Amino acid sequence: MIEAVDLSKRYGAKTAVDGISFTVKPGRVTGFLGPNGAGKSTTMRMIVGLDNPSGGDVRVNGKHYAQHSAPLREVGALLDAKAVHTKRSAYNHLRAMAATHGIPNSRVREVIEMTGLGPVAKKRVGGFSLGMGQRLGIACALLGDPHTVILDEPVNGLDPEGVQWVRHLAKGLAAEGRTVFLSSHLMSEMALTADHLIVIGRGRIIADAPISEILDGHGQSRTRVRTDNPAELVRALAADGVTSQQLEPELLEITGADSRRIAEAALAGRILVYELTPLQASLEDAYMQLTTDEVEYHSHTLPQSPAGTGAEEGR
Ligand SMILES: Nc1ncnc2c1ncn2[C@@H]1O[C@H](COP(=O)(O)OP(=O)(O)OP(=O)(O)O)[C@@H](O)[C@H]1O
Repeated sequence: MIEAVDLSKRYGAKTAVDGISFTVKPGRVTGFLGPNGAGKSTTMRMIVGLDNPSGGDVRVNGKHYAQHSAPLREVGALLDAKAVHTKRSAYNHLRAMAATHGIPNSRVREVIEMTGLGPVAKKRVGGFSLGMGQRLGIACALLGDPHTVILDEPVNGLDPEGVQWVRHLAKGLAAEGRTVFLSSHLMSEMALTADHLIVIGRGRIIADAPISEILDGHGQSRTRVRTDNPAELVRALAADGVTSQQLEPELLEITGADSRRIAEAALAGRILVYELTPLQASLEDAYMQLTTDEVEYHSHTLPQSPAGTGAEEGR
């Protein structure tokens, strides 16, 4: 269990985390989402004592991280996979960590197997790919068989098999009753992995709810409609908040009206409809809606350069 109360972090004039309170409960996967610079890594660093809060408090399993006599056995964290840049092999790195907590070599071998590091365990960590580094970071997090696991962007750099493995791992750990707290920018993956979400923007909590509630509350309902008269149906539905997109000559995607309302409009206008499929809002849609005002670093589409005027210039 992780409990944060009025937790803040300021770096000079910059408030990275602005008085947030939340609880990450055991037995479920809690996803931690937010735009770039929202304060996720800072929050995670404070949980494991790598940064001191400027205000408020955060405890893991009832104590501050530093108060645990064997922290690796309480909390396992993957925060910055790149932090492990060493001339040691993965095996020796894990053995050195294990030695600080009296963890036997059998557990080192176990986590190497679990994370698929077997074939490279004796190789120098400095030469690892991003994905192998992530796997080693996860192995370090699991070494002490901790009750609470914190993973910052664990699927970053992993191949599809690795992404699926992290998903099963996170769900498996939660099913064993552990507390699992993970961040990711991959919305589709988060939708498959997390049971509960905490969303932050500009250092403040914007949502803290079960994933199903976030999807229901923030994604607009969309419906796929096949009709032989799309123009007439769109006219019949014309109203505030209803928008439509024609995907094929007889296929529309309608946003802002549910199937019943569309069927009623079609019946009243004697318009033939031969498919009405409600589409679930994606987590990405819901997330974008939640965070539109909280994005600090906006992307901009580059202006189109006129054809043949040297789009390659300046490279
Ligand atoms: N050591 C530091 N010194 C100064 N500012 C910092 C420091 N660490 C983080 N910040 C700032 O605090 C804010 C929050 O950063 P943080 O890394 O926690 O965000 P994040 O949500 O993890 O972002 P991302 O998704 O990009 O990893 C950012 O504006 C960042 O620039």
